[in-house]
Amino acid sequence: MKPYVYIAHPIPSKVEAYIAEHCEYKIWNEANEKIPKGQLKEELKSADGAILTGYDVDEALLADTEKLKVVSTVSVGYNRYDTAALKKHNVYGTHTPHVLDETVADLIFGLVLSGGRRIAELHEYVKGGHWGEEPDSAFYGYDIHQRTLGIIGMGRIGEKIAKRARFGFDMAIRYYNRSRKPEMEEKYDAVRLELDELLKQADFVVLIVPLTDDTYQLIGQRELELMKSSAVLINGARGPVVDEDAVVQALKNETIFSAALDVFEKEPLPSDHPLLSLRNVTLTPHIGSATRNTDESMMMRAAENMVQGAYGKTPKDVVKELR
Ligand SMILES: NC(=O)C1=CN([C@@H]2O[C@H](COP(=O)(O)OP(=O)(O)OC[C@H]3O[C@@H](n4cnc5c(N)ncnc54)[C@H](OP(=O)(O)O)[C@@H]3O)[C@@H](O)[C@H]2O)C=CC1
Ligand SMILES: O=CC(=O)O
Repeated sequence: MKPYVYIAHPIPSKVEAYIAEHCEYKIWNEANEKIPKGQLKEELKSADGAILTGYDVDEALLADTEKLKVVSTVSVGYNRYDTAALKKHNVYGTHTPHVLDETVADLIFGLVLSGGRRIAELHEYVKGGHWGEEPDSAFYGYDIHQRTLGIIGMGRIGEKIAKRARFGFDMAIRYYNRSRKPEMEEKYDAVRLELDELLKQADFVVLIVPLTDDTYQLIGQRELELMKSSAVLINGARGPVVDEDAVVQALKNETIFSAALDVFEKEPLPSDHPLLSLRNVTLTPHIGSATRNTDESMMMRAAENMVQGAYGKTPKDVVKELR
């Protein structure tokens, strides 16, 4: 008999065909509405596996899921997993590393460019019909090439950002990471620094660490004040890795030159959020990995992990706390 799995959001037809080959299944097909948590809990009671992107997978959800062996998220970040609860219920938690690295690095580099050269701000200016109202010098930003990039989180994606910066833009690479990465030092001339020193030296500071207890509000008012007044802060990690109020204040006071943010404390960003009224910020809707090319690869990887787990095998991408 095939195992039964539940998928809590729409998936591409190719991925559905793969799941259908191996499992009995049900899909929540509402793209603009999430399944209510109570209903999701009910659905999981009979499931052997599930794909649950964007849900808190915690004790409340996992209680009474006797059959459940695996949950997959279509993301590499898994800060919404309560790994202790997963362990307690003997459920594998999986994610989608590797397949999105280059795609996320592309977007982050777009944010670097926009933050330095004010692309988003100037786009608004031109579209608003204001071109010509001020001298060109009012729009000058900062060069990207041959300047210093500080990467906080030199992991899979951090490396791809370093590659673009070093070989595409001839930048000097500084990094702050829990462990030393001799390979990155060798390949990209990267220099490991303590956080405060990196913040003082970098022209562009990119955050691409996981959200954990240790990285929660890693960048707050004190850290922003260490940065150069010409520096750009790019957050591609998770919103709570920065103190958002402190970032708003630093942008208002021009403590830093600009910020470019893909992730936020509350997503979608509330319509009255102060970031929305600031000039010197580029905002994207948590879309680092989401392209027409990569979305399907991530979905397929999540489905493969789920199918492996539902059949009682160890899935390929179990998160490291549960290996
Ligand atoms: N905006 C978006 O759409 C996307 C955002 N992301 C975010 O990016 C994150 C990173 O992804 P990925 O590169 O694949 O992850 P990796 O695990 O490969 O890299 C994370 C790096 O962060 C380091 N790190 C972890 N904790 C700390 C800490 N407390 N202090 C210093 N360094 C630390 C790790 O160090 P060590 O090697 O020593 O463990 C590791 O090198 C994801 O968790 C996710 O939150 C990812 C994809 C898309
Ligand atoms: O934010 C996206 C991810 O893959 O993590």
